Amino acid sequence: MAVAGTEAGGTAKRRPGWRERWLGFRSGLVARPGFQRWAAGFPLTRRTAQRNTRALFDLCAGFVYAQVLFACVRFDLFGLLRTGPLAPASIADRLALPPERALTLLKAAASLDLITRLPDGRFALADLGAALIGNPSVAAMIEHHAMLYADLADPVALLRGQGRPTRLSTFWPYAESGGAATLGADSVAAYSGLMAASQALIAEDELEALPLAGRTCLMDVGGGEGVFLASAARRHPNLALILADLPPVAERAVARLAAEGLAGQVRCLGLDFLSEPLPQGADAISLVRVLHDHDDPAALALLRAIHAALPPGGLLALAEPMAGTAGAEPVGEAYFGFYLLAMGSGRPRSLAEITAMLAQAGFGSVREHPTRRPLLTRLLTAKR
Ligand SMILES: CC(C)=CCC/C(C)=C/CC/C(C)=C/C=C/C(C)=C/C=C/C=C(C)/C=C/C=C(C)/C=C/C=C(C)/C=C/CC(C)(C)O
Ligand SMILES: C[S@@+](CC[C@H](N)C(=O)[O-])C[C@H]1O[C@@H](n2cnc3c(N)ncnc32)[C@H](O)[C@@H]1O
Repeated sequence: MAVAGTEAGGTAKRRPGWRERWLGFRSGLVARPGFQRWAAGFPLTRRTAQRNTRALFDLCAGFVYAQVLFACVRFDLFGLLRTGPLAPASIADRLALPPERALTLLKAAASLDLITRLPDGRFALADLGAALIGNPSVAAMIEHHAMLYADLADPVALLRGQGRPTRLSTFWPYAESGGAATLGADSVAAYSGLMAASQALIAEDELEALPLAGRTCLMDVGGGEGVFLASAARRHPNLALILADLPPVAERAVARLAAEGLAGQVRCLGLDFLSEPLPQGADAISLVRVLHDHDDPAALALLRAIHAALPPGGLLALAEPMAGTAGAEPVGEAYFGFYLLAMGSGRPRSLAEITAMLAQAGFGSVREHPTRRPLLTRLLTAKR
């Protein structure tokens, strides 16, 4: 996989500065079991030591916590509690589990703030479990993680490029180099359906922040089944809309948009954007969760193709999760970094990296537009 800039290389020898020496001294100290024990008892360091112990423990246990959540989703525990608190015996009955095992799940879920235990012993929804009821697409992602976690069972092998094809590279068949052009309806249905479902978390947030006043035609490149454009059609009834995606995905978009009564409002085009030019005619182009799927050469080629399709002054709107998002660093770097690694193509990029690529492709006036949940997607616009 191509990596831009100097991040992956550069081992020039130089004298360590004070910061490096301090970090070296500090890690040497923290690595000593005797120091750890002392720090856990000394009043001025006790809180930090406890916090670090917990942070490390949570990292060790992350998979277990995720599997507790997975079990809750599979059993539809949150749906069960939707109508009100239930006694453990009643929940065990409805989940067809022995009472003591149901209690293990319920106590684990309560410890993770997904549900809560009332003083009378019944269990009720807590904010996190309740939020999942309103987000069936997150539940779909949680179920989808079974594949990701299977691929991550040996992360060292994954990093070494062994164990291919991975489950995710099979799930996302366009990620295989040269694989996009030959895909049939069967191979796109699963990923396309998952993306359509998860647009519920994204479309309204992005469209609310996207300045489209004065634009006449929006083309969504890699637009999937058209969920984003369906929201755009409702928000901007006078905007002409074009969707471009691989032919079998564009066919699914035609069917979905027709079912939503939007058949006449969106023109759906089947094409391979890596080997065919994009049509002219749109003065705004959106790229939602597409760039990060592609290695640098393909990503740059796509940005150039978009630049060529836009008129002077034309707008590119780029929305995706980004590396280095303040307060959500592990989402970009760890989650999407390893997700895309398992998928076999692309990487999460920082705002600065995307800005540099946009400039390379000929775009200017790059601006970020704050969105409600930048952890999930940030929004940039640029002009030709
Ligand atoms: C009621 C009172 C008085 C007070 C309440 C207090 C309060 C404010 C509580 C908060 C309640 C609230 C509003 C909660 C809202 C929670 C929400 C909206 C949570 C949303 C969570 C979203 C999650 C966990 C999203 C997960 C998304 C994932 C895992 C996405 C994965 C995406 C993938 C794999 C994409 C792949 C595409 C590719 C291939 C990379 O291109
Ligand atoms: C991660 S999905 C995002 C879909 C949609 N924009 C969304 O956010 O839900 C990436 C999309 O790009 C499309 N795609 C990937 N490679 C493509 C190519 N070479 N030509 C056209 N579309 C492509 C996929 O079919 C898929 O619909």
